[in-house]
Amino acid sequence: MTQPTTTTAPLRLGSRGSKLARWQAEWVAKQLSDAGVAVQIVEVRTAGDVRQVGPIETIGMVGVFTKAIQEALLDERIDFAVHSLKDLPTTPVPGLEVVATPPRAPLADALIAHHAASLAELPAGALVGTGSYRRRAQLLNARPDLQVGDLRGNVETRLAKLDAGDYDAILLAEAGLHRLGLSDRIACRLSPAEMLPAPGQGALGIECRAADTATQTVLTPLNDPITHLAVLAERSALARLEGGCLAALGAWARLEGAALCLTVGVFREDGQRRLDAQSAAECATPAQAVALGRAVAEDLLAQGAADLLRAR
Ligand SMILES: NCc1[nH]cc(CCC(=O)O)c1CC(=O)O
Repeated sequence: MTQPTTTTAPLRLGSRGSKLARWQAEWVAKQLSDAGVAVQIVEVRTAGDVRQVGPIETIGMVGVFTKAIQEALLDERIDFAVHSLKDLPTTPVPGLEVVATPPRAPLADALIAHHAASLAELPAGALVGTGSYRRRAQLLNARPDLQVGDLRGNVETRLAKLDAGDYDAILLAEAGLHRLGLSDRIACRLSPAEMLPAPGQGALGIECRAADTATQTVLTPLNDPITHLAVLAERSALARLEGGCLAALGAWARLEGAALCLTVGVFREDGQRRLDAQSAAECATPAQAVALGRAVAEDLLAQGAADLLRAR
């Protein structure tokens, strides 16, 4: 490894203060320091961290976890940021760019419950905690008898509320539980057929200023091309459906042979209606992955998806 000849200041990596955000920032910092790049982690507070009570829509906008970080980037208080891609709105921010998506973690949702090893084992009328419209709608679609209660806060807070007996079960992303060393809390992983994950779930997005080519050069080796194509397809479908991070919409892209296969589901929040579409195409370029996402979204719009996404 050749050392830089001049002493350069460490790159400032902006992170939220939650344990999961810090884990993700530290993981990226480690990849870079292993490559000889010095990184300093700077904590940035976001609206989503300050307001942890009440339904998420009362905070009033998409991007509650990411906006303050993007402002810090634009103000040059930090040089780059690591986002959970599923929390990052699809609307491009002028002056910023997602320059790398590292290899994706498992993207399933997981059931955490004390007395059930599957969704089917939950007793009739059981109370499941989640703040996500996507999870609520799919739960009620499969099990209209369940009750769904709002549940917010970081991963540890949500587990503590389950343990306190506030809910019979909760749903969390497997990726976050793995990262926090909490995989042993998982009662069962839900298959995509049971619960389509959020677009970008399990993936990280590394963002920096579009004009900062020096930092981009350092960050782009962290990109995993397959992850990149998959999340582009998922996020392109989300963008076309104008879902934002609050939409009752799931998306799952994966490589099947040489083809990228994308499944997208749109749900009415009460779970009473559900539309699905799927398509596969050989995607060698980002533009092809974006086109695949768009095509699946167009299929859903032709089936009437706009009515479901509006009927909240
Ligand atoms: N919205 C919160 C959030 N953002 C990212 C993750 C987990 C990691 C991931 O899905 O990439 C979580 C927690 C959860 O949904 O359980």
